[in-house]
Amino acid sequence: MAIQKKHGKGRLDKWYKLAKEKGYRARAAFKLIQLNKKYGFLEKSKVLLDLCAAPGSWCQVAAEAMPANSLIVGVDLSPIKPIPKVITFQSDITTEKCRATIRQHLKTWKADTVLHDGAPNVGTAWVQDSFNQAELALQSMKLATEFLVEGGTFVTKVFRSKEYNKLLWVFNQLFTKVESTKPPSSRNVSAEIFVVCRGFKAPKHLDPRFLDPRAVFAELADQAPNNEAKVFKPEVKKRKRGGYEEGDYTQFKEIPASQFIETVDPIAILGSYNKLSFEQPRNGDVALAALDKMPETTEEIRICCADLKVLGRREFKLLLKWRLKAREAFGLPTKKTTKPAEPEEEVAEVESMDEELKIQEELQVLKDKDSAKKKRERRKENEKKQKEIVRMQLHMVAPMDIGMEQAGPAGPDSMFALKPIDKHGAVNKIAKGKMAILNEADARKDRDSGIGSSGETDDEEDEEEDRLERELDSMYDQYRERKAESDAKYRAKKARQEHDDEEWEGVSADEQQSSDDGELDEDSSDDSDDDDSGPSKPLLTDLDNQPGGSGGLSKRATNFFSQDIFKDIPGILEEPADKMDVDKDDSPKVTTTKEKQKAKNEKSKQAKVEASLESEDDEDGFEVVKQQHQDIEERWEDEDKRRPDGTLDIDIITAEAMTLAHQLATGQKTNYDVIDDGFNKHAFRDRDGLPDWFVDDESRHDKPQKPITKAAAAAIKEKLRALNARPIKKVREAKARKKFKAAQRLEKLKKKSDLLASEEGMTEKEKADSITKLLAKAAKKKPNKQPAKLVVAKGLNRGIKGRPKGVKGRYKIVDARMKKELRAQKRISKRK
Ligand SMILES: C[S@@+](CC[C@H](N)C(=O)[O-])C[C@H]1O[C@@H](n2cnc3c(N)ncnc32)[C@H](O)[C@@H]1O
Repeated sequence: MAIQKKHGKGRLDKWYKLAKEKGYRARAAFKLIQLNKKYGFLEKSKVLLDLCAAPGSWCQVAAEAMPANSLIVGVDLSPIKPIPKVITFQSDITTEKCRATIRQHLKTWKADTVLHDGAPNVGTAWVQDSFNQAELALQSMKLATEFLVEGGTFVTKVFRSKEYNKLLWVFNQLFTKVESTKPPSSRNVSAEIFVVCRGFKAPKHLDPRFLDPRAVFAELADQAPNNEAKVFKPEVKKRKRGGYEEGDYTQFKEIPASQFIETVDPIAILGSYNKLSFEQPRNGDVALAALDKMPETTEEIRICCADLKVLGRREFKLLLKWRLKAREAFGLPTKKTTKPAEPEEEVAEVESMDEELKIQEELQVLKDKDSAKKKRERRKENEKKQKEIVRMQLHMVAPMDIGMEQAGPAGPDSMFALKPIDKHGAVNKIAKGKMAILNEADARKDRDSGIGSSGETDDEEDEEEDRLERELDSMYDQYRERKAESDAKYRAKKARQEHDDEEWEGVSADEQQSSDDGELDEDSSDDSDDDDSGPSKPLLTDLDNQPGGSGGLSKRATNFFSQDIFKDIPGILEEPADKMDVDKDDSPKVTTTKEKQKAKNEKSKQAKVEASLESEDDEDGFEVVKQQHQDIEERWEDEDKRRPDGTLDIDIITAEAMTLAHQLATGQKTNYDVIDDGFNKHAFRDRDGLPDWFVDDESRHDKPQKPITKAAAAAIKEKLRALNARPIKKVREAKARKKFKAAQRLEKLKKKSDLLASEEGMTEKEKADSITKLLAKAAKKKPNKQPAKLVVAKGLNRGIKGRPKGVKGRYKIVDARMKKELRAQKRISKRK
């Protein structure tokens, strides 16, 4: 096994290297740089005191950042090599001598900033180390209180330990702003943290206890243990981080069960002991023997007594009851035996807790019941809703059927009295099954007019459901956004889907809808003048496009042809009448959804045509209808093949498409077959009003599985392989750049050689030579740069300036450690 050298806490980190590079004496320099970046105290300081400054990197940083001619004084136990613009001396900061020397150097000035990065000789026990550190920090603060100017800044290092909070408390008394921070250059493994105290209050009189480590770090008396909590809420376990209690170093505590019976504070025993023992002591215990023989001391009680730490609330109650019975038997005072006027303290205490517990339990039970009931109701509602959606999808119910069972009699005041709704223009939407797109305003209007509300609770439920649905939708949107951000494939898929959707919607649904909308809106506007007294138009007339007038024509067309000018023209109204008969005969046959949809399409197109007829005022209107009809269909087909930008969509990327293309090309299938295939059980599934997440989920499965041929699959595979074999975009770009630059160079060469060729003062040979030279120079490859040679700055090379002897080419002077470390790094990376 390879022996691994230990490098102190990963000394080779980037801060170490950066410090080397920048010429700082220690990586600690970056801690001060980062602290100053955050709080900006150095630039504002003219006098600075650095306590524990060796080797002096903080002084270096201060000298760089502070204004020119600032006074910087650094002190440390260890000697500090001279630093330009910095006064340094060697001393122990806890001594009076150090204080006097600082005073000498500062003269009458006060420091704007006092820094302390001291670390006592660490390496002893952690508790000792952290305490020494805290003590040193307090000592440095003592010096700071003496030398700091009012409003000045004190920066100190502390370890996160028990003393940390106490120190912080003291700092808070003396400074207006105290913040703890850990700069990024401080190692995570280190417990050090830096406290930046700003706005020194400079109190005139300072209580010496603030600066006395014994007073500041004095331990507070421990709080009495909360045994009641342990017994009545044993589930809530509190971790004991302080270790053993003073003078008590045993983990397991046992007490005779008789003492539990006799005590006036049973809770204390249950909370602090591990076992109630029935074992007889050497000199014998009569009470214990009696207790052992008591019938109340059941097997369960004995088991409970064996390990008190594992008991729950029920078991503790059991033990308390058992204690009361035993006390009764022993003739000791209990609640029953004592007079109510002067109750025994301990009994009353237990009883009161019991009662409280009982109440709490009852309350909890009630709460649980209530929330369980609510949950059940909510689940039922959701299930019901889910079922209705499924039934709708299976076309077992029309959207209008939902909630029919609550409708009651369909009288004028019933929930489904549609005339008032019609007035609000909502009938069209409802009839089309577009409840989900009824906007808030419509809904509010309906509510205001009392329509559609079957009582307050229904409204509330609806609102709750709407809210849940909205939340679900927004959560789903967020999920999609997140997925789109992180997953390029998903983005591509989504874009494809949207593209597909647009095409589909644009051709069928929208067209149909717009035609429907147009017609229905017009009708509703016609109706808006209708009075309740007048003959009201039946609700679903519009949707079914039933002839409103004579002759099987729509109401508008009939109205149009019934004008006076058409009076004398025979056959106009009679002819459509026949047609209507045909329609009427046909309509009952329309039974399946597919056929219904077809019929609907036909009707909407017919409606459009009729509208155009009206404007054209043509006698041979029905011929024109046919023409238009065909036009629409042709356009429909054309649009289907095109992308939104107008380009033909002919890229075949799936095996299904390839199979279809092959079948079309070989005549196995015709255009009509393809159109026919489009009419499948999934094509006209109503997705309106369904939440996006549901539709998305369904869309993975609600399409017919088309067979593919082996040849088509192979062709697509080949296509993909060719696509994957192409170099990635960056490589292609780099190659293209190279090519472009070569072309540019060639162009330049051409120009130069042309110039040379047209030079008059040169002979032909000279011209030819110069051109050959030019070409040779252009063809010459640039030599690769040799890496710099590392030269260790020791021995002969120590302190030399300029090129070391015997070194050719590029070189770099490094210290021995850096070279060794680089080698070690290489070795380690090779081993990996
Ligand atoms: C982490 S180093 C300080 C690094 C310094 N800030 C720098 O940037 O170079 C901690 C220093 O605290 C010094 N120190 C510890 N106890 C001290 C004391 N009582 N008086 C003075 N210096 C002390 C140590 O000698 C050590 O050099």
